[in-house]
Amino acid sequence: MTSTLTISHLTKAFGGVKALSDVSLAVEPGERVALLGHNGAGKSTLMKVILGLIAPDGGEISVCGAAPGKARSQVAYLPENAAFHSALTGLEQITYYMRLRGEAVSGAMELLDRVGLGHAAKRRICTYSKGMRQRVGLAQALIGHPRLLVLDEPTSGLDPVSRRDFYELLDGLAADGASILLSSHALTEVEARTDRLLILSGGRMVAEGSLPELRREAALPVSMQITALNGYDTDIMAALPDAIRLNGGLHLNCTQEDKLATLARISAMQEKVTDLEVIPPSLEDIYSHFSRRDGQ
Ligand SMILES: Nc1ncnc2c1ncn2[C@@H]1O[C@H](COP(=O)(O)OP(=O)(O)OP(=O)(O)O)[C@@H](O)[C@H]1O
Repeated sequence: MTSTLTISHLTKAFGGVKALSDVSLAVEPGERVALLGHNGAGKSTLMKVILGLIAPDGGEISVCGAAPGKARSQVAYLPENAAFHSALTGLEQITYYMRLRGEAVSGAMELLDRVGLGHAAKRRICTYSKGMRQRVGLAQALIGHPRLLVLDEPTSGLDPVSRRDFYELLDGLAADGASILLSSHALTEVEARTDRLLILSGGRMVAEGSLPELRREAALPVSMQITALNGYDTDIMAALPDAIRLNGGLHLNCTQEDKLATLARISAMQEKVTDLEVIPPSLEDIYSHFSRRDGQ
């Protein structure tokens, strides 16, 4: 299978600021990839290089088998704050974009229906809510069946139902073979709705993989919350010297390697325990682990 997007050893600096350092990645057809990173990590710079809007200082990049900017008809972009002509209606705006892309404008209404804007197609964009304007942006991005969609924080400002609808639309596009690269700060959402996470920190790609893969690689401690049967908490603390009293129960952090042995010790005391909760590291913990590794 030929990758839709291949980047190797990409670098880009603005004056003394290294916005991208030695970044390599590939996105396959049908893959939904999330690009995560703190403010200033280099996400927008990476997107601009992919789109051919700025030239890299070094490294190789292939977008739909061509140099960035050469395959524009196959690449769609949704900027974080897409701006539209507020005097135009949704239908007029999309018709305009379709003309610019050389597409038959007869499909404009169908496109607006697809993003849930059919009912408001003939209203001026200045009367649209933020979520509706975001949908105009998405409709614009869908013109011409792109092979690669580059979406900069596409769901910021959307309500939960609009977010769900938005990701369902992306799922359909990916099922048809489109590749999706989207940046986001909404960790829980991208965990559930994308295939792979890429974490940029200080311009470097510090982690890449599915959440279970990143969880394994980070090897962060697991928390256990033990509720002792009345009066038995001192016995349990004697058997588990690392346990501390917290929130009316007993709390214990243990390494991934010690997890099973610790559970075995707790279950050996089951007549003294009323409840046990095992809490894996959260997505935020994993993200912070990788994105701060470079001293950020
Ligand atoms: N045109 C520019 N001139 C100078 N510095 C720039 C320019 N564009 C980006 N930078 C710097 O490059 C670094 C990466 O910026 P970038 O916008 O790519 O980050 P980001 O991850 O998209 O951040 P955010 O989440 O805030 O959008 C930052 O330090 C930024 O200040």
